[in-house]
Amino acid sequence: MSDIRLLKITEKRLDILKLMNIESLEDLINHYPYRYDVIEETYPTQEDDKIIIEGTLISPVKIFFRGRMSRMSFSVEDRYQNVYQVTIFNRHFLRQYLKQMTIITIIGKCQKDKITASDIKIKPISEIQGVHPVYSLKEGLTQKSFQQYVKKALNLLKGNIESFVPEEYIIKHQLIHKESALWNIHFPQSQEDIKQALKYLKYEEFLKFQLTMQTIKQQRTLEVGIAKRFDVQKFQSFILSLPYQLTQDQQTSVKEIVSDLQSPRMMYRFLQGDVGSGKTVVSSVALYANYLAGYQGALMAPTEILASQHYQTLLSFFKDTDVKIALLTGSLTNKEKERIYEQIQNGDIDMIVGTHALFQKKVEYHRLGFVITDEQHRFGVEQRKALKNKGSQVDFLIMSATPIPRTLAISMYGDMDVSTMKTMPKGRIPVVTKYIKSSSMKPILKDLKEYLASGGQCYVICPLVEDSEVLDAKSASQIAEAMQQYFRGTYQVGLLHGQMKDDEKDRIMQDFQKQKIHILVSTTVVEVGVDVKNANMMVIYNAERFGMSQLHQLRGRVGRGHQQAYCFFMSSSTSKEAIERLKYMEKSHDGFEISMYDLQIRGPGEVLGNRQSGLPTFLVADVFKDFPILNVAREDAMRIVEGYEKRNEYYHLMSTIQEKLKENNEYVD
Ligand SMILES: Nc1ncnc2c1ncn2[C@@H]1O[C@H](COP(=O)(O)OP(=O)(O)OP(=O)(O)O)[C@@H](O)[C@H]1O
Repeated sequence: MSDIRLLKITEKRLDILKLMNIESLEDLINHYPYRYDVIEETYPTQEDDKIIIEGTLISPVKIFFRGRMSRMSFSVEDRYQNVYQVTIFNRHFLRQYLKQMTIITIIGKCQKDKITASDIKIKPISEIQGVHPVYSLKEGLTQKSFQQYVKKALNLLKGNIESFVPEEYIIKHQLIHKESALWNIHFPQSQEDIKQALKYLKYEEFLKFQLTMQTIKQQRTLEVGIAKRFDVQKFQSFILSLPYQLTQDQQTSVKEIVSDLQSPRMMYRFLQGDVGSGKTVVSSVALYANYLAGYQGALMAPTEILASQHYQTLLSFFKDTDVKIALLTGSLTNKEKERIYEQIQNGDIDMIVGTHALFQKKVEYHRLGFVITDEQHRFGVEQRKALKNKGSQVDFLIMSATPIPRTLAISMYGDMDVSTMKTMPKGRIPVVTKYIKSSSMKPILKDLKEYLASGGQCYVICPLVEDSEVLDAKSASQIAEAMQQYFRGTYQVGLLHGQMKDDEKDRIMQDFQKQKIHILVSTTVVEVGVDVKNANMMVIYNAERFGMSQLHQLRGRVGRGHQQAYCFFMSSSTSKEAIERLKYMEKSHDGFEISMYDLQIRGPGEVLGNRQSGLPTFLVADVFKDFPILNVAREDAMRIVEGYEKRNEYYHLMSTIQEKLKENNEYVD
């Protein structure tokens, strides 16, 4: 990294740059413009009233003040002898330059012969036309001074900016070199310059990402796992004993997972399936194969509620087998925990279900061979290390309920193998979804009462736990209280939220399951995985506050059996985008489509969870718009990683990636 002081600018300016995370010359040249203003003669069209013209001032300037605000107006004549009346606000300091017959350039909006200018330059258009970058800057820096710093930095680094992309791929994809790309992005002469610069920079960004993913993947293949052998006939008859036939996608996923278990390579597989596509049964079948091979398996859930639900499911699936299952959660007494620890250590337990309590120091496994977890727990380095200590060659399966198209998943989760489940179990009826423009239950009260009278149960979801002074949104506590009052003597209303004690949450959930509670008012703690077949109505307050994938997840709690289910998205938001999103949700029931829409609006970090999923935020590239480049970069990265040991020219490139990985502690030794 080169010292930023080489710029020879004041400490004050350096401090401002620091606020923008710019601490070296390299940081500076990598701070790209966020847009470009194009200055060239422009006349309004039918669709656009934008105007940029050169004109001669042909009238005196009139100026009006109101306090510190000002309005100037004058007439100009363009080169076709058209006369325009120009108005501009708060530029009175320019008055002294605006003498009659002066040639100026006017930028603004035009209605017939009237221009409201956003800017005027006291220069002929020929002197300023071109493409002008606009940077996001902190107060105290002007666009002009920032550009000068960048120019100085680029000159100081001249000849020392290497292209990360190997020459071979620069030629193959007809890219310009990095140094030219940087000059072009900061000082473009034309739109074409920007295009060429972006082409290089996006490809470089994706190539780095894909090389990192492929390197991690390659490292992993070097780790020898256990080729698990088991009685295939027993395994098949277990599948036949399940209460239903597996869907096509469930069968394919089971095949992929089982073949990973059997191979000597360690499994690191990502199983993504739409809400309700039946991931739990797939994980159970996989756990059974691992059990038959003589190993312990662990299933880690994101919440206690889900852990105990999975536990119940496993108990019922394995009731006619010898599999011994335990539930390990934080709400057990110390004595109970100790007993389970001992059983796990002795090998008396074959499958352990729980929350992250499963991997605490105290838990020692007898022969841990397989761990299944959810996306939120995609293992970071520390957890992986902790786990390796619990079992030396553990296979991993990571499940996600925010599915993305397979091709995109393969590119984004490049360090893992991906299984995808799209098909739904037979007999599913899409949830009738309605967006209700309201902030109260009134418009749907009749439907709700009729539904409850028919014996069904209902979820009511609120964005907050308690009332908030700052946020104008419904709280679960307040709604639960109001509903308790309203339905007193007829229906039981329960309240569930994340701040409750675990055993209390568990009790409420069990009461709901047993139909002792008819209406469950809850925050999003029910979002992931909860499965109560008799609950087929859901009301969501302030629906505009939730992401689309989250709404789809929430809605997925109903309609899990064969009954018609209903979901009401309530919102009084007047935001056009919010309404559009909710209307889209009325029509779409496909988690893949919804996540794509959501990803475009909110980006991968928000939708898939940046921290957990390790997805980078790209500076110039966009995983959706630039997907073809991402794909090409992936193929190139695979080729480079495979062949780099034999090719000297890749050595530098790969050592940069490996060093970066080591720095970030991504290697598990
Ligand atoms: N092949 C199948 N045939 C019929 N019903 C099935 C089948 N597979 C799963 N189910 C049922 O579908 C429901 C959803 O399954 P599961 O809870 O595993 O979904 P999931 O993929 O984990 O969804 P979510 O992400 O919403 O929790 C369950 O009630 C389950 O019993």
